[in-house]
Amino acid sequence: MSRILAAPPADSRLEAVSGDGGLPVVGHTLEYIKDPLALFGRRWEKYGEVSWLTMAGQRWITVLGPDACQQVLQNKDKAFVNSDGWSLLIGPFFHGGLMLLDSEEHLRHRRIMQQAFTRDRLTKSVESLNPVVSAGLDAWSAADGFLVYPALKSLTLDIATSIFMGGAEGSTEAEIAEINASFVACVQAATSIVRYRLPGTRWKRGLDGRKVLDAFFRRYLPARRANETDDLFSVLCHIESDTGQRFTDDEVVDHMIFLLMAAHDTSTITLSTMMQYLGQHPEWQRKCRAESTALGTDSPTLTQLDELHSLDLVMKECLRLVSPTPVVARRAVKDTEVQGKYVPAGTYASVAPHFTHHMAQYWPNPEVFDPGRFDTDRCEDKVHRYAWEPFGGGVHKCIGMFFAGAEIKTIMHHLLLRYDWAVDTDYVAPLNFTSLPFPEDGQPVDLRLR
Ligand code: HEM
Repeated sequence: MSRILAAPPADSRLEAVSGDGGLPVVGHTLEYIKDPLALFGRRWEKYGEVSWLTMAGQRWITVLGPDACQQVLQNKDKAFVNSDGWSLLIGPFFHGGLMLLDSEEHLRHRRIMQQAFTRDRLTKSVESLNPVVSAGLDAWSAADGFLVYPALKSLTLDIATSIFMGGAEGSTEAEIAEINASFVACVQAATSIVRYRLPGTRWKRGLDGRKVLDAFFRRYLPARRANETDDLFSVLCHIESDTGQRFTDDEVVDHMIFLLMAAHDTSTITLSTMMQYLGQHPEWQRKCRAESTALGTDSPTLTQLDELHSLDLVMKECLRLVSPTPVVARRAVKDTEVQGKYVPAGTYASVAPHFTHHMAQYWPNPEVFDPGRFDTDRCEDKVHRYAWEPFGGGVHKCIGMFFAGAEIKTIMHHLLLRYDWAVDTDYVAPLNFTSLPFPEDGQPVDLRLR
């Protein structure tokens, strides 16, 4: 039954936000986990751009469509904050991460962290990436039905350990496996229905995971402080903003834990989506391979990666089809409005770029894989500034987007040179949205050495 979120002030000319809570206790959480697009599609039909529902034990407004997303992400009247929004979902596990900071504090941290993501640093990271990717792929055994998602996840974890951590010297394989499990536990705790430290719950596993990660990074901190090397951990220990500000030890640990999470599952799902669609569209696989072969190297530089035009189109299309971050969280800290609807202080907001990416108003045949839509003669992504927003927008726009592009393209370049692969044309990935999306079947591909 539809009800309003709150009555707008009498003199405001604003409309009320309509919506419905859903099931007792769980609200709409299970519908979201199963199929967020279907849930958002129903709400769009019934209520339009802004409506309210209950998820994770709270009332949220869902913000749909590029105009509404733009308004909240640009946040011109500073009514929305990240900290209170994201903290509800991931605060106990990722507190202190850049995405969970606001205002002056956020600006100060972002200015320092920006120094870790310059073009020069990225160029060096790409040089270090090539041997790690090559060694990681040596462990793959090409076969029909090869489960590419867990293999990619383990590869991106190897990359994180060496490029981000600068290696985990002295750690055993079992310890690294525990680190991986701790990340998964922290990320998955975000959509827990039970949000108390009860034995056997996802919430408790997340809290335990955070402790393991904390201890792990603190163990390596003195060595990274002592030596300036090219890995992100050491860089965070040594960088300074233009005005000479640096991160404290606690800040470095918080940022490392958040960065590894932010970089890991997002890149993995993008890669596995690309493997799927290139497997289903051999003409695009051939095009991408021809450009990779034309580079004439298995250790491309950052500048050479820029030449992989078709791969760039495929990556953009896959980020549209399966957005690694389907929603971003905010909370109103003062009474405000979104697209003429009254939003009282304290309301949580879930901004959904993933829904925009599937709107037929902006994307002709939105469910069809068609990388050419991003090419210069079509530019479908330019019809609205927020039509394509997998990296978000406003002051919190992803700081690692160019790193992500370089990592994804490096891995795909190596894959294209080593393998051919095929995926049934009627295969649909069974995506689970418990946390960030992942294919529940491990995403089988028929992988052959070339
Ligand atoms: C395909 C890969 C990626 C996607 C789709 C992605 C997506 C996003 C999105 C949507 C946001 C905005 C969140 C918000 O507004 O609340 C964000 C923020 C962020 N991302 Fe990424 N990300 C990716 C990869 C990376 C990588 C590789 C890194 C680091 C190496 C990274 C680090 C961050 C950080 C630190 C923030 C917070 C920025 C801020 O609040 O100022 N991300 N990302």
